[in-house]
Amino acid sequence: MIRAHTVEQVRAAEAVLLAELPEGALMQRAAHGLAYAVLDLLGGGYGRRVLLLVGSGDNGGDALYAGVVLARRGAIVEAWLLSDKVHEAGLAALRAAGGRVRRLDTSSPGGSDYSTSQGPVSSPFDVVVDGIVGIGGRPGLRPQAVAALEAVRGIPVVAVDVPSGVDVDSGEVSGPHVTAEVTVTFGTHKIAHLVDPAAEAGGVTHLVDIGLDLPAPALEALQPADVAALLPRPASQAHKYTRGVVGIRTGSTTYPGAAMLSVAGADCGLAGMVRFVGDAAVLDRIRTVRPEIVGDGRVQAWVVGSGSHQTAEGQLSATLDDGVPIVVDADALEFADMVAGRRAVLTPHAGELAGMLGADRHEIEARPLHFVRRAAEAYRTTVLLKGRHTLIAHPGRPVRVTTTGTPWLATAGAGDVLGGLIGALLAGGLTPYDAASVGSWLHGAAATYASQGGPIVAGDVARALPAVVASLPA
Ligand SMILES: NC(=O)C1=CN([C@@H]2O[C@H](COP(=O)(O)OP(=O)(O)OC[C@H]3O[C@@H](n4cnc5c(N)ncnc54)[C@H](OP(=O)(O)O)[C@@H]3O)[C@@H](O)[C@H]2O)[C@@H](O)CC1
Ligand SMILES: [K+]
Repeated sequence: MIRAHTVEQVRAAEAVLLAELPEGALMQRAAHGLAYAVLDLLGGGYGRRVLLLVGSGDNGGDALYAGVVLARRGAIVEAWLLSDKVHEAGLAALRAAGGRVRRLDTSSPGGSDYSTSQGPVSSPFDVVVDGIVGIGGRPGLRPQAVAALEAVRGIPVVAVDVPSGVDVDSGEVSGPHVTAEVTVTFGTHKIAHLVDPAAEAGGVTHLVDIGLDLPAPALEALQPADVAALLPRPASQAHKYTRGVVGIRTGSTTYPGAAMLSVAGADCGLAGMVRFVGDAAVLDRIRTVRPEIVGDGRVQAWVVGSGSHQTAEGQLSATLDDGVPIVVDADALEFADMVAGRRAVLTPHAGELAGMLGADRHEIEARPLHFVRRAAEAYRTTVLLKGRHTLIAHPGRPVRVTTTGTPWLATAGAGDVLGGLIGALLAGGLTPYDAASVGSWLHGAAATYASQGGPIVAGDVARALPAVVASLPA
């Protein structure tokens, strides 16, 4: 499991360790981890040109001490100080190691300092280390930092702890910020490493263990071993009914494809049987390609909504009496009030969640963590907000983030497959929270598996599911 903690949790854990360790030891751990990540990116140190952007706090201190390690490895290190305040011991150590230092004119509003008072930026650097601001920063960047970044635009950036300028605890961005190839973080992931839009700004996250002892996380991301441990697997004496039956009430004569794709997601082999309840002509079409699909009867989970069009409300209310968990998707989300407080998974994209909460789509995209939590509290059930990093919230539990997937997954019908798959996992006995997060993980992994870097359609994702399940650790 990848876990992410809030700044407050990190500060508390750091305080314990700082009291136990000699002064500066924790920063040395961080700086060495950072330096090795930079060496890794550059393929070595000797002769490489490294620029450190150094802010006023310990984030800048990390960058300066990493510069010391890099200079000792033969790198040509230059530090641009963006504030009058600086980590003095780190600065002295960098100077002693042969690093060059430019103290920028911080009284200027920025912009032209680099070609006037400081001289032009003559030689390009191989890498920029962003030590502008870390977990102590406020969102946004000051003009000096903006100007410095502008002067080195195009050079790969390694961010120290977080890409400077993002809101660490929410993953929101509300002004200029760093966009990094790699972010080297310490002790634990922060929320901004997993939640968009900040997560996208940080590139690949590299975690350096500095020995923090941390409480329950605010956020978590399942890894293959977690998915394998949660996956419902058939017992040796299993039969189709003990494995669970999933019922699909999706599609319509207008949208038979939605029904076929929901069924394809459900019919991945993770439930014992799949029922389709809907138009007889649609069922006939499904059976021409999936003869194992049966009609109405008892189920352990329902999937409702995609392509249901005007029938969505009726389809949803028809499932309620069974008292089994329900996946509520697409057209049925408008009637999600009906499942408030019940075992359910609501699966909106940003536009649908905007409709449910009376918010604006762009607001949801800018603050996905905030809104998915709000929806889970409002509906008192599991809410899965689709996105590049899908979020799954359930009251009282850490929000789960899905980091599998590929941009090729943005294709028609992929959501129908996901709904069916989550239904199968619910029928197999998972809680709505686990079914949503395991389903979302498998869906993303199947897309990547099917895509191999190229385009895919929704049916490819469904077809890849058994292979992805088979590839999980036993
Ligand atoms: N604690 C530990 O044990 C360890 C900590 N570690 C490291 O320390 C980092 C946290 O260090 P920190 O607490 O000094 O805060 P940090 O983020 O460097 O700077 C905050 C200062 O910046 C300023 N500022 C604020 N907003 C700004 C903005 N938007 N743009 C520009 N400047 C802004 C503001 O100062 P001001 O200029 O306003 O006086 C504020 O005081 C952490 O991320 C990790 O890298 C590691 O070494 C591991 C051990
Ligand atoms: K930073």
